[in-house]
Amino acid sequence: MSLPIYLIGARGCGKTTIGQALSQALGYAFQDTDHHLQLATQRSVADIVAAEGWDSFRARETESLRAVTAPDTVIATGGGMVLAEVNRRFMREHGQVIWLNAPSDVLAGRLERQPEAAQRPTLTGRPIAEEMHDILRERAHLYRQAAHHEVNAMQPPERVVEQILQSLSLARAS
Ligand SMILES: Nc1ncnc2c1ncn2[C@@H]1O[C@H](COP(=O)(O)OP(=O)(O)O)[C@@H](O)[C@H]1O
Ligand SMILES: O=C(O)C1=C[C@@H](OP(=O)(O)O)[C@@H](O)[C@H](O)C1
Ligand SMILES: [Mg+2]
Repeated sequence: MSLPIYLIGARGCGKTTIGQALSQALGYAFQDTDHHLQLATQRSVADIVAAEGWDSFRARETESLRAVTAPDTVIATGGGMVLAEVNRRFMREHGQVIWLNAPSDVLAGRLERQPEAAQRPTLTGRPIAEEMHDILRERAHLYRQAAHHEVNAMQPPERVVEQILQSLSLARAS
């Protein structure tokens, strides 16, 4: 049995996409804290935030993090999971934490192409490019603090997976 692997990083860095591919490469289970929350509440992130506000969503995502944590599991977190110190400490203590890092213009480009509004209600009310710039500036030190490893998320998904495996020394001879 192996420790869970947590993927952290800003919206659009690929936590959900890469998490699925990584879990397949390792033969691990896959969990996504937002999907878990969505299933448990039968509501989207946007619905929860509209009805209860961001503070309530943040409390719920902390519960979701704990609920999905299990051995041999890749866990895609929501972009704001690192905001709470208790979540940063929990992830570092319970598993291996990987930061998928990419510049804000790359992230904004991906989100403009595929906004998924129900999953990503606006955080600031500002246009996406400005919002991503501000969010990364505010959160970069938290991602860095929480992570055991940082991986360049601008590469094609299969390269990102490879690099994660290398940084965890889990790469297999092929
Ligand atoms: N390495 C990558 N290269 C190009 N596009 C990517 C990459 N990773 C994710 N994407 C795209 O970016 C968007 C956001 O990906 P997603 O996995 O939902 O990110 P997150 O869960 O971090 O918000 C999706 O449209 C996805 O197809
Ligand atoms: O950055 C954030 O604060 C958020 C990111 C989203 O997850 P993704 O990073 O998977 O898009 C989702 O948890 C919610 O909209 C809040
Ligand atoms: Mg996601």
